[in-house]
Amino acid sequence: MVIARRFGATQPVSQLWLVLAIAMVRFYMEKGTHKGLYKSIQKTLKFFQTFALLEIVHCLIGIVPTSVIVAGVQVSSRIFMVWLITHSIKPIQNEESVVLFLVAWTVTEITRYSFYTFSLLDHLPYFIKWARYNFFIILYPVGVAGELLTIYAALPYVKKTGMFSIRLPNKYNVSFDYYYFLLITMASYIPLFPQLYFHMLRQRRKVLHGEVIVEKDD
Ligand SMILES: CCCCCCCCCCCCC/C=C/C(=O)SCCNC(=O)CCNC(=O)[C@H](O)C(C)(C)COP(=O)(O)OP(=O)(O)OC[C@H]1O[C@@H](n2cnc3c(N)ncnc32)[C@H](O)[C@@H]1OP(=O)(O)O
Repeated sequence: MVIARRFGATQPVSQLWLVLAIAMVRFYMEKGTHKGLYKSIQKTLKFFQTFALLEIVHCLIGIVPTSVIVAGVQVSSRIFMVWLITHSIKPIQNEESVVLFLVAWTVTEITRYSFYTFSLLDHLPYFIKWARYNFFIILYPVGVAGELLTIYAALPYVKKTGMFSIRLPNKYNVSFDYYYFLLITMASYIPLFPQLYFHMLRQRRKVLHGEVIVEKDD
């Protein structure tokens, strides 16, 4: 029953990300530039990445045994990048850094969901298993670099426009500065990213080398 539910949750997602990969390759082959790429794929990307919130739900209700914290940090940072950065700040949509994280996310998700699908079918090709637990070594830093450079590129615009900020005085006596929020978010990668990366290195040792690893409770 759980396997059937997991399969239902998994099967469409690998294909969705493949659609995005094909759209990106086609765009680049036709236009020969990354400029306009984000605009051309944004609807699809927003849909897929928002859909990924279900991953947290699946962890919460126990369909998959993934750590809620690991999945939560991973998915929320991407939702944040999609909606509160790239969607909201149009002048940065053509930055090269956007392509960096788009490529890293897309390759990762095609590999990850292929891994889940073939595992559930009980016919997992070794290459997919190998790719799931090796690609991240490069793709994680590439994705994080893309995300951080994109937020960095957004800072001047956010400071100039005061977007999403609440200034005093107001009737609720509350203030919020999105510019400083972004600086804090960038700083939060320093403690959080190594935890995700080392988690994946432990998973790699467990799955590829059969090491028994005792994880702390979430
Ligand atoms: C408000 C603002 C917030 C901002 C916060 C800022 C801080 C952010 C800090 C860092 C941000 C990082 C951003 C990175 C972005 C990128 O992605 S860059 C691109 C590279 N990325 C990767 O390579 C990601 C690699 N990481 C992971 O894959 C994840 O850590 C993980 C998926 C979340 C967890 O992996 P893991 O612990 O190995 O668990 P699972 O793969 O989920 O496996 C556990 C078991 O569950 C089965 N399973 C899981 N899901 C499914 C499914 N959908 N269908 C079927 N089966 C599934 C899986 O097979 C495993 O089963 P068993 O083998 O039986 O255990």
